[in-house]
Amino acid sequence: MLALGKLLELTLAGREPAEKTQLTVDGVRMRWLGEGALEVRPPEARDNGMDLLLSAGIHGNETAPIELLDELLHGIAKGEIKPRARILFLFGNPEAIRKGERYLEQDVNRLFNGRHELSSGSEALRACELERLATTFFSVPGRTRLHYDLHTAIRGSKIEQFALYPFKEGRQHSRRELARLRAAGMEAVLLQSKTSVTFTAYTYETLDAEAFTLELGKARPFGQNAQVNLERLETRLKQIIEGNEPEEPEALDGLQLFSVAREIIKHSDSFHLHLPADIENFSELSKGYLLAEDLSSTRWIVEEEGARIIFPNPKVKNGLRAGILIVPTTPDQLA
Ligand SMILES: O=C(O)CCC(=O)N[C@@H](CCC(=O)O)C(=O)O
Ligand SMILES: [Zn+2]
Repeated sequence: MLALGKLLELTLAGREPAEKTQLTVDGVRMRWLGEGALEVRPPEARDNGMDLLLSAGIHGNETAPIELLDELLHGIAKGEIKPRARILFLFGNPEAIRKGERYLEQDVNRLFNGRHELSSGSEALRACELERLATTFFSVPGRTRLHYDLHTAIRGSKIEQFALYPFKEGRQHSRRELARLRAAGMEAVLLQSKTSVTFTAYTYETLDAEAFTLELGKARPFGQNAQVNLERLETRLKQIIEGNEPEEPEALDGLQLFSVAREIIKHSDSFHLHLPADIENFSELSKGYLLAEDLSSTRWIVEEEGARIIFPNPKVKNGLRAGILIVPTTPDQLA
């Protein structure tokens, strides 16, 4: 296998490759762009106009998605996967991946859409670098832009694999992309209703890509991901890469849709979340339930019918999201 196929090994060792560009037997060009960043370019005659950004390890302890990207890259470097798409592989937070931590000082996934400019430290610099790499990658006009940012969650989930679809004023969510996610094994999609500071919010809002955060099960250390079944996602990603996705009706086929009712923001150290420590994502909360309390008698009481909680985390820094209250929705606003 070509040395550049070992991007993960290079990243874990904090090494720079001797050769920055290599060609596979099929004339696919692999180019190392910096730490944890590699571009794959098919020969011009095979290029189908798709620009695909695949990122993982924005949170360093979320290893199953990193292993999946590593496997895809090996397949390309060995000539077993024959890309027709141009691809950018990114490992988001190399230092945190090496340490097996979600982040070191700051959550990189709260520093996009310019937030890094208001901050300092290695993670702010990394967010800036990731924005630059994504901007350059998605700068060619007339091509299809697709970004999947792969994650695993801190806790177990009643719905194991799901996507979060960013929001931009005046832009409609795409039914075709939802059908593609369903085919990739996603069981639910959360349709966001306000702008955000995550990596996919940046590529969706600023770079005009279709972009999704994919949650793929529970976070575990490297080599302990046997319970995370990524077969359907892997198959679909290979098809997108090779440009041979089956033509499918745009059926959503049981895909559950949710919208955000409210984001729970932790304002102070007095924030208290009234949920069991082992509560699973998508757990239902009944109307009237006192979900959280904070400074100045702030109380978060569930008012919505059918409300569920995802990503509850009272340990986030003050000012950040400590959970999302979601409600079921219907697909009537899709493009
Ligand atoms: O399990 C958790 O509490 C967090 C899992 C995670 O990292 N989720 C992403 C979602 C990003 C988005 O809102 O699109 C995150 O919190 O960064
Ligand atoms: Zn994550």
